[in-house]
Amino acid sequence: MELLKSSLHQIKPLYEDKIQEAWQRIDNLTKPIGSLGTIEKIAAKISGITGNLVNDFRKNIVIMCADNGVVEEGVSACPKEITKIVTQNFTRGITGVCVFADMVQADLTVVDIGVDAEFNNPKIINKKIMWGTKNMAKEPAMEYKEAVRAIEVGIEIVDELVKKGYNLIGTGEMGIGNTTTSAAVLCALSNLEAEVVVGKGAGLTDEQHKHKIEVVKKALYINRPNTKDPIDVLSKVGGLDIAGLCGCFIGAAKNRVPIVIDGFISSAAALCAVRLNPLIKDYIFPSHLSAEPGARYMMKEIGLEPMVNLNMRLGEGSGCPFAFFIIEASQKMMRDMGSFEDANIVNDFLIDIREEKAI
Ligand SMILES: O=C(O)c1ccc[n+]([C@@H]2O[C@H](COP(=O)([O-])O)[C@@H](O)[C@H]2O)c1
Ligand SMILES: Cc1cc2nc[nH]c2cc1C
Repeated sequence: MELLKSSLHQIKPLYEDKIQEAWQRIDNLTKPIGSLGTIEKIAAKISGITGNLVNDFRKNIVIMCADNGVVEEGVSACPKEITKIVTQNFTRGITGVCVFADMVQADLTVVDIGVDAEFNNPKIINKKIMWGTKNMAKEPAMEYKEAVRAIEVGIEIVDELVKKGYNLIGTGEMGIGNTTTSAAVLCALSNLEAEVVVGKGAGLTDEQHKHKIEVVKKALYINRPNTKDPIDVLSKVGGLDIAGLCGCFIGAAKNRVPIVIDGFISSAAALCAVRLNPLIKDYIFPSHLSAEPGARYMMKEIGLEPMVNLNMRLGEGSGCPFAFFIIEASQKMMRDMGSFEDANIVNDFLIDIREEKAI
């Protein structure tokens, strides 16, 4: 609990003066004011996080892998063994996140935080807390102290990555059943009904989808999570993967490092982190809008907008490389675009436009 407490206390607001300085530079670049839209906002936010107007990023996607006891209720189209198989495949370079991460030179950190299988693979970091959670439709998924430990694993992983020189983090996960736990976490932390936020995950029939809604309702009913305490929510109706990623968001904010959300599950983790300390929101960049129906509500609860909508719903962190590309574009803009002082051809015209706008 000490690491979690001290980390939450160490988180500071963004550097407002650096944000102002960034906007001065952005508005002085050779373009109409605001014309690079979200790229400009990203650049300013990054400056507020790191304190630098221009940043070189070393990128890493943390993939938290864990099993979920609730799968025995028939809430997923996939057998739970897929968790183990895909976790192994992350180390073979063949999954979705592997190939996209390769495009932008991002490294992967694969963490076994609770898979119900043993790995003999040096590329999988063993931080196993339990061999999968318990079935939340019957009892709490885990104990409070196990949720705290899982969060601390995430903090430790990011602390280590920052020590190694990584300064842009992505979040991914693998865990059959984790769209059920994520939906339950969202319901508990909002006023939303299960009907609105439960989706078909990796793929369900309409009939199975209805059953999944009932399972989420039952889990919330029997566990009665304390909606004011995200750790209680995580322990009762969450998962080890979500808790571990929640720790990654805390760790990133503590270390003043930007961190990217992938899909529905990693946004559930981000929501828990933001509820633990609202300052964390300013360190987070959502990548895409997951096709899972609850994703848009998750974004609303966090209070952020995703950069793109690609109708993706793979998880794994597969959306993070696209956000990395856009974030790096914002740094390219800050580094390489000319300022009005440099651009003498259109100078007078653009300055006129800027002055008109100012009036
Ligand atoms: O992140 C998302 O938006 C997302 C949406 C649907 C499914 N997934 C992935 O699919 C798995 C969970 O699906 P399910 O149906 O078993 O809950 C898990 O391994 C996730 O990585 C991920
Ligand atoms: C193949 C497969 C890959 C995945 N990656 C994340 N969730 C997944 C679910 C399946 C079924």
